[in-house]
Amino acid sequence: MVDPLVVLAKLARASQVTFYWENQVSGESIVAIDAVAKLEITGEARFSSSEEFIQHSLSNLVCFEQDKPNNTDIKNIQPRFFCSFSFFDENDESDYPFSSGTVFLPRWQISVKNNRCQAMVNLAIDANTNIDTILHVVWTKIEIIQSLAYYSPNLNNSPAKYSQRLVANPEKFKASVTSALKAIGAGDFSKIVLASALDIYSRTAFNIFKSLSNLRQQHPNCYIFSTSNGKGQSFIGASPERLINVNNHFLVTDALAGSAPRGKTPEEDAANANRLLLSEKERHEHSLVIDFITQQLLKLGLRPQFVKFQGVPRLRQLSNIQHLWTPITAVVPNNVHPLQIIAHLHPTPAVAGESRDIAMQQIRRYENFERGLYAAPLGWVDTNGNCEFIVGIRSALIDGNRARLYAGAGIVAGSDPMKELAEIQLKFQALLKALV
Ligand SMILES: C=C(O[C@H]1C=CC=C(C(=O)O)[C@@H]1O)C(=O)O
Repeated sequence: MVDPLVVLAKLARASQVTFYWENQVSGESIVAIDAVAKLEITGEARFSSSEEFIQHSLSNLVCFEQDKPNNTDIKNIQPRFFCSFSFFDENDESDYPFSSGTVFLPRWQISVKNNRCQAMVNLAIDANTNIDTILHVVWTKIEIIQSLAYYSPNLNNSPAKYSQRLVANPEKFKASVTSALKAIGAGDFSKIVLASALDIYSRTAFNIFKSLSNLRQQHPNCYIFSTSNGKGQSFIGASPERLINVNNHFLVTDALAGSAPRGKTPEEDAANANRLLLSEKERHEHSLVIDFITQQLLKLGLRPQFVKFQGVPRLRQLSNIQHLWTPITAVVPNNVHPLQIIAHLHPTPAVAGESRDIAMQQIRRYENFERGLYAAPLGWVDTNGNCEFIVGIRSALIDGNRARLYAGAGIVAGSDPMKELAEIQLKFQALLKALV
């Protein structure tokens, strides 16, 4: 079976935009290489303009299928539009390497689901196109892709030599938390998510393929992702947070906030989980996210539903950290596009705060780096309006031998600056382990 990650490693060139996506729980992985249609946009209208771009592209798209399976249970995967957005409508840093909105229809889309691999090629055809030449190029490439089923990459597992520098030193981060707590006490806002950044300089260039392969092994229940801009920079990570998944009009979104470390022994782990589930402070932080998501979905005319077990949220247990988690579901009517839902949901209080506008202003004031794609929507939409978007947390921006890692923590009344700093360091360490 061809592994889309191997396809990414072997076939993508630095000058091409790419997207890699893996939902390990559903057993789906997909790689998109190069664009036949692309929109790069900035500003408040980025979600609605992206939707228009997709609708317009769809009106020009003609789909042909080869080898339709006899088994009608197996549905062919549709062409997808791959999207990344930044946290803020506009990036403050003029040299930040990604636009605040990017959508592309890939030239190549290779996916694996239910032990079945599909290759899809999108081609721009006009009156001057020589079909024979194009077909020859396509078939040659498909033969190369098929041959990759037998390719097992030789990974150098010796750890890279590196140095690191915190963009905000720990004392500054704790001072920001203390100051935010004062503002919360004064009633200016009730929650803010403050993030920090860690710069890593490696002696050799980071190997995206090796990092994704590590992330996939170390975080089996997270979404593994990577997108590159075709100019040499990539944004990669392993996110536990689904922003939305729409499958056949059925929407699922995650309220994910409130954290505790995993224990070193089963007893310690269970004690940490119990403390998390019963903590009033963590439950408050979590319920702000549920309330916000519910209100935003109601504004769109949807009827959100969620279930708590015996009145408490569920636990989302990752390899190094555990979170309070409440999946919220709704039915999506025909007239609501996934990007409209995203425009309403992003950013939730899991990554911004409450109230949203004030928290966002304060984030700009407290943080001394550009969030860019960190904590922002990243995912795909298909031609039928199915989609899957995650929130780009537990992530890093890679540029040659430099990596900037991002991690944030929710601050509410009762937060302890030391514990918030420890949470951020825990998140950095998990990511660092996969990169070097
Ligand atoms: C903002 C981040 O995590 C959010 C998601 C889950 C739990 C969180 C928390 O408990 O603070 C954060 O709200 C991050 O990891 O950078």
